[in-house]
Amino acid sequence: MLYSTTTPAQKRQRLREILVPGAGRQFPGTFTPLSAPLIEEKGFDGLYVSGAVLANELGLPDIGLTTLSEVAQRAGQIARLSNLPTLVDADTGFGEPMNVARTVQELEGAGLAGCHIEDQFNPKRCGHLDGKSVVDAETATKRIRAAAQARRDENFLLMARTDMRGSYSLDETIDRARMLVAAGADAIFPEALKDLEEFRTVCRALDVPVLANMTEFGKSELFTRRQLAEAGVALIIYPVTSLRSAMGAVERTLDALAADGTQASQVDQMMTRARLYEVVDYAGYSAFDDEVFTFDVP
Ligand SMILES: C[C@](O)(C(=O)O)[C@H](CC(=O)O)C(=O)O
Ligand SMILES: [Mg+2]
Repeated sequence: MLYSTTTPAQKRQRLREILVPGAGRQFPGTFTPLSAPLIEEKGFDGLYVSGAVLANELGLPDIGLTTLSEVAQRAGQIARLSNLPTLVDADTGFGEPMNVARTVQELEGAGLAGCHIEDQFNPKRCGHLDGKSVVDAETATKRIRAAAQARRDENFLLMARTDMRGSYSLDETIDRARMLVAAGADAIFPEALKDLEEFRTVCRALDVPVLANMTEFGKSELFTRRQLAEAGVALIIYPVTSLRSAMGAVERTLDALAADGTQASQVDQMMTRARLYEVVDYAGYSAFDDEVFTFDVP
């Protein structure tokens, strides 16, 4: 009932324990708080809050338009609904190193288990698009150093994302990743690697956990959990998967409603009222106060 029974500190501890090279832990993108309990029930390892989804859900492109307050609030609403650890996309950290420091403290305060901060220029763009540019090594490492210094819970996971591979060689990408680790990053998100062999090389070259981004319609092929785990990947995100699935379903239903004058043909694809009530735990509330829910669900 209500929110999770696990504290943010316990979730951070858990994230530290499970983030082992080669573990291939799966963190589906949690596009709405309602999907958090569903992901937990399906047995996944953690939740991911995508910057692209947060922006797109507001009808905005993913180019750094969302604010720290919006991201911290939404990510916090998601994190508190689950006992699983939640990793959030903090884009470029929302400003200069001083802002990055505040970002980390706000996200800690919102109950997140960790965040990633990237080395793109602001305005940033999706890591799987062409034409990205990255800041120089000094600027990138300053962001991470500021984040590491600001952190109050040493278990809050500070992940550095590098977008170097978009325009540079794999070796240069690895060099950048090493600098970010030296600056205090606990884990590395190498964005838009070209193939499985590149994941293997990066995982071998670094002695911190590595994340793989399995976003659809991107530059990386959609590898299986097993393939990525064998390559040495610790954590896999599916950032926009549930939003894309949901919006695909919404569009199909709207088309049917417009064409047929009724949504009847789509009802068997919908989550039923009973299942929805299960996800929001009506039973738990009714056990807490049996005066409140006295009706039968059709
Ligand atoms: C991971 C990512 O940063 C996100 O915001 O979810 C995006 C995902 C996407 O646009 O598909 C990314 O830059 O890869
Ligand atoms: Mg993003």
